[in-house]
Amino acid sequence: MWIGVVSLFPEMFEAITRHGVTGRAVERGLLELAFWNPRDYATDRHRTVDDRPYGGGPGMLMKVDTLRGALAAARVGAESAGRRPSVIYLSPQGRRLDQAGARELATRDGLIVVAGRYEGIDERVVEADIDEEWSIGDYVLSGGELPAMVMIDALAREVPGVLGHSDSASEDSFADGLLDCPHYTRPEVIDGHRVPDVLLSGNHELIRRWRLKQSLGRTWLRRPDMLESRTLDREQRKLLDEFIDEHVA
Ligand SMILES: NC(=O)c1ccc(N[C@@H]2CC[C@@H](O)C2)nc1
Repeated sequence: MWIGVVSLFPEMFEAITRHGVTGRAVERGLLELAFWNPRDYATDRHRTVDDRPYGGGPGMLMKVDTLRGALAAARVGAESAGRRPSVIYLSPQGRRLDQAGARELATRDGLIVVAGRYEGIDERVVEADIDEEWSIGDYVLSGGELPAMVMIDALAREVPGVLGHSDSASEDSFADGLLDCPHYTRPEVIDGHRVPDVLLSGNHELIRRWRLKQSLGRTWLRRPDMLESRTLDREQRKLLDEFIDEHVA
């Protein structure tokens, strides 16, 4: 997956290019990140990248010519990489990112992700150059870099081959659309609290059913809204009913 990033702080992205699952994906060429910094397209002595808002008011906006210079260069980069990318801008005004959205983004023919700073970017640039606005949640951040990294991490995990077997435990089929089940590792007892016996039984079918039941039950308790938008198969319905009976008992 090829991703071009337009950002004033490209070095921030080392958080995902140099570490963990995403770092390994970059090393293995499953994820390719390229950066364009608007400051490199400044023509004035002070290399200005911000500009004052029409209508006054506090704060600045991204300077249009430097932002568009970087964006144009990123488009050339995408073309050189043989991609026809969607251009994405991160803002609280965007479509809310969820697992389905991450899965959808991972199927695109590359992305160009624009991370804004200051109070944002000129609306005419949004209309002319941005294909989709996305949000990682209903809160305001100082820049689009962290949301961009959250989005890239989430979609990278949906790229085939990125999650090895050791990473993919939580990606089992029933994890889609449900909250994750509880997890346990050594020691067997912590402060008198034991690991559930089923997990020590070695009976993989019982373990699968226990985990599915826990995922269904947790989703029912903590995020009932997630259950409203899905139909349960016979086994899932039975397990959830068992969980509810045990919970209210
Ligand atoms: N919730 C989010 O995804 C989000 C995205 C961006 C953001 N802040 C940037 C800084 C200036 C403008 O580009 C927007 N805050 C929150």
